[in-house]
Amino acid sequence: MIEVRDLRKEYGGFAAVEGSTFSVDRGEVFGIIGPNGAGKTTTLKMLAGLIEPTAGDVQIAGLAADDSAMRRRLGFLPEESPLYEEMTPISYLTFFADLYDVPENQAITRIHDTLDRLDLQHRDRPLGDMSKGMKRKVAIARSLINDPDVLVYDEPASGLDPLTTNFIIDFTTELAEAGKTIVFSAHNLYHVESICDRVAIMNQGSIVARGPLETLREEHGETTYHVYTTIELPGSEQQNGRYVRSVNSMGEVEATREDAAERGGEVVDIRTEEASLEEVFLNVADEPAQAAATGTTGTGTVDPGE
Ligand SMILES: Nc1ncnc2c1ncn2[C@@H]1O[C@H](COP(=O)(O)OP(=O)(O)OP(=O)(O)O)[C@@H](O)[C@H]1O
Repeated sequence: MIEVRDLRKEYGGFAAVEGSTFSVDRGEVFGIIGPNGAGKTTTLKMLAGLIEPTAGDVQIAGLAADDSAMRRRLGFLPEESPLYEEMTPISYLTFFADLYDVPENQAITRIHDTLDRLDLQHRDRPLGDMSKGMKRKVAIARSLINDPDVLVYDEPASGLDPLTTNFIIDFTTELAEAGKTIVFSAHNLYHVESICDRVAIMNQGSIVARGPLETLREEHGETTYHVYTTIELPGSEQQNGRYVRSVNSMGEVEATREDAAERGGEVVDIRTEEASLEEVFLNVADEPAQAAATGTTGTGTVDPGE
């Protein structure tokens, strides 16, 4: 659905984004994560056709991102969405429906239906009097006004209270389940982990790792093995009448089994704990320096075509 090849954006000789290549399948939720200034917003704006790449190519459903036919099939949610404070949600959304040539009767049904799904009350209250969460819901409704196939969301739930945040994350999941293709950026890695099929990790303008979460975990995260024994061992902790030693390799699991046997005990349980996306992210963030030192690209072993 989305094909991004060697995307680059320069500002006065400074590369905000360089060499970005990824693809997103129809109906997929694709997350872009990275520290402040990594190039996430710049990438999303190029996807949405709002800024022109210095080099490279973005195609969405076979159309260029800045093609007006494509814009009609895409909904963009900016990180900050200034709304016209004196307008009400209804007048604001009707205004945008008109810009997208949505027929009037269809527009009003779509607006109320979307606001119902977003659980937004007070539809005739000026936007200036609304809470941050309510304004964000209106901005999301605006991104859906043209019933787009592709949604590009920049930090959809940033700066909101936990309840509204969860609501918006769940709503985004529902949009994906309804068949929308979604690319979004987020700082909250738990959200990314809970709804994304695949992610790209950006750092200093480049994608330093990308792929399904499982693959990233295997390549950049450590599995922890919690080995439960009947007997206390060096480095173990007591837990509910048993002892647990946490290690990071099967070799250490075996060594623990031998240690326990030597002391007249045994291993009674082994539980594995996969690395969280946060651990993967922190490991990857350390890698460009190593990659530069070894001359590798830092993109791991993920196939550029995936
Ligand atoms: N219009 C611009 N002119 C000059 N530099 C820019 C412009 N827009 C972005 N940059 C720079 O490009 C880099 C990437 O910015 P971008 O906003 O894409 O990062 P980001 O990953 O979205 O960061 P954040 O998480 O803080 O939103 C930053 O160094 C930023 O200062």
